[in-house]
Amino acid sequence: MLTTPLAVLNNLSAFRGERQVLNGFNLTLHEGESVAILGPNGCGKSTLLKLLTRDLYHVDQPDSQLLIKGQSQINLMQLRTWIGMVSQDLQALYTPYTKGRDVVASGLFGAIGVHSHLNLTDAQQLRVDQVMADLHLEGLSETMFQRLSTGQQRRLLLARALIHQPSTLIFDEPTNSLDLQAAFELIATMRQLVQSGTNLIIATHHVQEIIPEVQRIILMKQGRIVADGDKKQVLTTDNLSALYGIALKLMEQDGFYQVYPA
Ligand SMILES: Nc1ncnc2c1ncn2[C@@H]1O[C@H](COP(=O)(O)OP(=O)(O)OP(=O)(O)O)[C@@H](O)[C@H]1O
Repeated sequence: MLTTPLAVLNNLSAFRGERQVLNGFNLTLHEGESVAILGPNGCGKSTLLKLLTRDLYHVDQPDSQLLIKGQSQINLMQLRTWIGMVSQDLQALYTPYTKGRDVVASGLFGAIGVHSHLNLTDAQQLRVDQVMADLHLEGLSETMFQRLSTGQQRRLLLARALIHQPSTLIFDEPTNSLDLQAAFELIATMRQLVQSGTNLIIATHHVQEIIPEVQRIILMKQGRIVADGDKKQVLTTDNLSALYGIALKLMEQDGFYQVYPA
């Protein structure tokens, strides 16, 4: 039985400031698959992800189309139950004085922080408690954002995204700026999420972040997809060397990848 794709992007153009990042961009993302999008700095990974979360809009042209779950007109609250986002951009928006619990609760409103006019219902309070407990974050409820490590902040952002139990979670450079312990904890959590039925879309330039559960790899360069397909076929020494314009050697062990200079 054919299911409606998670996202269909047809002939999309997108700008960041005055710069055209995507031009005639096409991509279909399916339900039930976990995907890694790799490409050098500035190739357009975050721009693509922001289109999916509606943080950014494509240029409205007669022959362009963006469908999420088959819909072109997308209710944002509905969208958050389909797609959650964890990114450094979002992390950077929080004020130093936001308490841990409010970071998580703010996801209920699609807000940055919880303001005095935003009252949580008992059910919402319970949901915040539950998602914080699931990620072992109860102890950070009252701690201000500025007092947390980058790893703790990132886990709060993950809890914020999980508040709506989205079927797909986007991670934009998930372990950037994390120390090894925080990075490996986050990778373990990402694996558990896939194993419990959440699909991941991971954008990165670090192959170490491609967890074994990822099946599909998309390689991007200068706003275009240069390779797309099954991990074994696409994630190769030759493809990565061409992507980054440097001779590399790719090694795989226990489903994880590492690169070395060739
Ligand atoms: N607000 C902005 N104004 C102008 N240009 C921007 C803006 N945001 C991003 N860009 C530029 O758009 C291009 C694509 O950026 P994008 O963040 O999508 O790339 P990326 O592949 O995610 O890069 P990175 O791996 O460095 O995060 C880059 O050249 C970037 O400098």
